Amino acid sequence: MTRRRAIVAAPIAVAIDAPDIETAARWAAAVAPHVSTLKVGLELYLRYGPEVVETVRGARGVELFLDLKLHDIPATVAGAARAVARLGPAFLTVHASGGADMIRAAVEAAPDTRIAAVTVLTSLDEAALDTVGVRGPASDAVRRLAVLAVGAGARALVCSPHEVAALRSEVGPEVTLITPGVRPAGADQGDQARVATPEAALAAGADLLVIGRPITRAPDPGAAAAALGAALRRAGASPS
Ligand SMILES: O=C(O)c1cc(=O)[nH]c(=O)n1[C@@H]1O[C@H](COP(=O)(O)O)[C@@H](O)[C@H]1O
Repeated sequence: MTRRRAIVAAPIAVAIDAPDIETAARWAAAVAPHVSTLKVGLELYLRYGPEVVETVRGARGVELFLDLKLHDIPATVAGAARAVARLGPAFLTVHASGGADMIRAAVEAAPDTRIAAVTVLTSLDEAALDTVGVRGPASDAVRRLAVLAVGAGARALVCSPHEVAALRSEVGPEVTLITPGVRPAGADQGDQARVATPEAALAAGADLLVIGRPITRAPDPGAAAAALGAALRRAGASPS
């Protein structure tokens, strides 16, 4: 990491959820000078595979977050995690609800990658959770899944900004807490249900904020990423 990046990179993972690889490359190049991390998810990876990882990584100096949300039997998840570990992602997501054996399988198959366990999707509110048989506050389910995941070796957790503070006291300082569901004041919430502003997520103790459309769908994604990074610095983010 160069000295300049050490000063300017904000703790933001930009979700590069682009429809095609050319758009992904453009967004990645525009935002990379301002953020610590770029996230490649299902939309791009299922279409292009490892090629898109290399394209996004062409924006040098950023960490790669591979968001494949693996969820299958332990042997299958181990094989999948091993298959993508050679791409060297800093983070790889699995669904915590796959259970402890599945999470442990991913951790053992990709020892140099932080396995990030997704607790309860930020698009789900309590009414939606109820329809899939999860009763009670979302925060209870998040806490239960977080404890399970960390016990199985996950070194990162994905939750909404609403649950960060409670999880921090539950799992301690070593686990990376990652929050999607981040919306600058006045931004369109879209399909996200459990949301907060970047400043609030940071103040609650998040380590890394996942932000997609508020940056990528802005008229100038580079300027939007720079503005959010500056806002976080004013709010007290330590440079990454
Ligand atoms: O694992 C994730 O990154 C994730 C987990 C979650 O609970 N909610 C969630 O929105 N995400 C991802 O975070 C990104 C959010 O994008 P925006 O809603 O556009 O900011 C998307 O790429 C989602 O796939």
